[in-house]
Amino acid sequence: MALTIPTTISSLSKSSLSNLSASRRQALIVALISAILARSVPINASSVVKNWRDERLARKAERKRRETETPLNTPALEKKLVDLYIPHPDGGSRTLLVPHMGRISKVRITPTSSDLYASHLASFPPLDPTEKLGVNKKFWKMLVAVLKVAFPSKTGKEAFLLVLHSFFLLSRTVLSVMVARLDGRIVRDLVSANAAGFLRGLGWWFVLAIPSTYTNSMIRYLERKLALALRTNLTRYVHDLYLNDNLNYYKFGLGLGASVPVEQKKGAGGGASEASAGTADQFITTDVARFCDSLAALYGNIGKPFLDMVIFTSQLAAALGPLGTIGLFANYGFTAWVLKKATPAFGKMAATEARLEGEYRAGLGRIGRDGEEVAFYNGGKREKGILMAAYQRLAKHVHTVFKVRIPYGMTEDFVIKYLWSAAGYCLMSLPILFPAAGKTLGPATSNQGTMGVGHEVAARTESYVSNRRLLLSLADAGGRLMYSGKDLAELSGYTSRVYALLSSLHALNNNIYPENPRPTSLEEGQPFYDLSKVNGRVILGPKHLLLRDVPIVAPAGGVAGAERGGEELIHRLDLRVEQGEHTLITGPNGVGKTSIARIVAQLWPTWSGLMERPIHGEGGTFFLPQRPYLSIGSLRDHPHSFAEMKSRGRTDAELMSILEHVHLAYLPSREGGWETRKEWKDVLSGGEKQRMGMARLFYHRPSYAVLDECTSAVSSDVEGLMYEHAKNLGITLVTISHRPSLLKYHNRHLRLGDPTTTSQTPLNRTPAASTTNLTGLTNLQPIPQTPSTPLAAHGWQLTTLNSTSAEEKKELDHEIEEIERQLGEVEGWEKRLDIIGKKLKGEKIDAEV
Ligand SMILES: Nc1ncnc2c1ncn2[C@@H]1O[C@H](COP(=O)(O)OP(=O)(O)OP(=O)(O)O)[C@@H](O)[C@H]1O
Repeated sequence: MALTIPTTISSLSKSSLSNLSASRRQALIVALISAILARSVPINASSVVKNWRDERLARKAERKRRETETPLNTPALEKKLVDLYIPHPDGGSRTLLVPHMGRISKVRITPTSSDLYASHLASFPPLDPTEKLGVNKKFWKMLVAVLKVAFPSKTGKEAFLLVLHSFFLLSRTVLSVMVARLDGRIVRDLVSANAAGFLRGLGWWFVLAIPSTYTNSMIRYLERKLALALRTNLTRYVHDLYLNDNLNYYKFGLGLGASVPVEQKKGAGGGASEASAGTADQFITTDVARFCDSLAALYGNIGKPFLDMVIFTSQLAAALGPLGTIGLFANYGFTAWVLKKATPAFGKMAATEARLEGEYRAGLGRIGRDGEEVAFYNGGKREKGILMAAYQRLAKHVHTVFKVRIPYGMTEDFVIKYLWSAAGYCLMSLPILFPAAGKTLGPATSNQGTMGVGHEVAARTESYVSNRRLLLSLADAGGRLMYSGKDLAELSGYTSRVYALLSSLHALNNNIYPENPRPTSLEEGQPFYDLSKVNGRVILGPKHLLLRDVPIVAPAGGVAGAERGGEELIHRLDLRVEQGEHTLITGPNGVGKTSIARIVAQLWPTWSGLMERPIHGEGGTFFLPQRPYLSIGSLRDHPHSFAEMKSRGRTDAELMSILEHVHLAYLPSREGGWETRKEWKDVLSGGEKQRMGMARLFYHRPSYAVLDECTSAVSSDVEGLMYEHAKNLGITLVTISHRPSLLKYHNRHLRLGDPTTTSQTPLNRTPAASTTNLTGLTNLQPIPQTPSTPLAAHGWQLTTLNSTSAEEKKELDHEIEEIERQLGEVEGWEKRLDIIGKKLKGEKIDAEV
């Protein structure tokens, strides 16, 4: 029969379809739908494929962009990062802009309050360097103290993470029990040839696998997240305490921090420690991180197996009967006893390893810091020797730890893997082999009389497999619990390190130092300066600078130094500087010039007497040290961060005018603009770095500036202009220098010298002594002076220079410079004279002459 194909679906439905048989009608509809689908699929599929391909290409391009552009060099980010942070109106907190995965994430930082530090002080008494390390009472005390910092609140993020972590630990234990039971059922169904039961069991097996794997991953994730949260808390706390206005970072660097307990071995070197050597980086980076990792892992390593043991034991107790349960506990007790006996002092070893790593790291840091100097002196070989020695000490220690671990590991494995398994077999066999001894063998044997032999075997197999799995899990849990003894010991080592850092910083922050007895070697009448007895008064805020009866003493750093006491450089200094009294401090090397600046800046204590000065910073006192300091950041960041600059209404035009005053106007264009970020200490020359320092001074316009040899690398013409400009800005100069040419910018002269001998500084030389040194010429001129004290008796002498002679001094100075220039040419003229003489005599003249 011929089949007429209808032209439309409606006509088909109305006419033809009704005439067709049901099977034909069905075939036709299927063919029609297939045709429609066949027509539509290619269209959709091609657009889907195209979209997919486009997305893939876009993703690839984005990935490539991220790979080539580090977060710091994308133009958009660079623009945004001009603001390193946004200050908040409260004055304390700020929002840091942190580049992260190609974006800027904002992190609000609120400074730790001083009240919190005060409330924690009692929890951090200084650590006795002879303290025995290990899991002892002291360890728990230290841990509680450190945890107060790591867990600042019971309802905070860390507590939430801990609860969540505990939930997953519990879930994993419950799932383990379920898996053990299921395991038994599957084997039972297999033994009794129950295919349906077996397949059902297998299905459940996969169902359980999903939450089990998820739980395991979550446990690992939460453990790491918890460790990071603890580390963040500790790090912020330490940063705020380390880098605060009390200059704890400087004092720690001087070696004034409390010491860490070290192994007391014969010939170990008197217990000098890293804290006393002033290296905080190992403590703050590695030790804090290890402590947090170890603590978070320990919670999982102890919490989970402990939970496992409780649950598995209770599960097994029902199956093994009372005798088996007693046996189980006897086994735990015996294992714990054996492992306690076999555990070496892991805590002490961990602390020693951290200390040795710190020493090695400090050596590497020094080379990085002083690389140029080391290279000029060709000191690489020597530094390598020092570094290798430090590394070898570390490697030898680590090797010793490895060796110690061999017998311990063997004991641990033997006890936990083999002894426990053997004990497990014995316990399981009890109710089976001696039914009279064991009251019950669980559901498998309870209805033994009513089931056939096959069923009995199947039930026993189920019981055996479940119990064996539980026992294996129990052995694993027990093993981890016992291993965690070693982890706990190691944690005690890290805890002692973190505690030492915190207690040390707390002590420095509160100026608490251990009291040292007066050394017997000190002569009668010679003052003994101990950091525990600092009696000087310091008043910050007055409009003048004053040192009254203040001894200039260099503090003795470190444990060994403290016993010697500080060194007195100047017995008692009296100096008052009012606004406009520009004072130049001179004296031989090592006499204590910079030490005066350190005491005024409060880097060193005012041991006795009175020190008064305006506050530090803008409008107050500004210090420019010998070595210029250039922070990491953009060129603009140097006087102030961009955020601070904006908030003070300062402009780039102002910065440029300041740079012109220090003859650095070329810098922004040379370095690629104000936003360029570089390691400025490597990029700028010595003189440029010092001029940058002066630029900062002009930017901040303090009322007093203590300048310590801060222009020694600047040419004297530019130096002069800068000093003049500083004075024009109304800054009173207290300058420490060896350059007599600077005298003309000052109206007072503080001369330092050895009180026992009449020292000959360039400025007090007699004319005869200075015939070959023109710098001494300054004193050849009769400058009117009013000396305050005889230099030889006091070690210092303050002279007021007659202000009316200032102009005259300048003239003389120009003359000196001119004569110095002419004298510099003398050698050349002498050579020329020699040549002319030889020529006249008809002698042969050397080519090079
Ligand atoms: N950090 C320190 N710890 C202990 N003693 C120090 C410390 N710094 C310096 N001293 C001691 O103080 C003495 C004076 O040092 P200071 O830096 O004040 O000398 P100076 O007069 O500025 O010398 P120079 O002209 O060489 O710069 C030094 O000889 C040194 O013995």
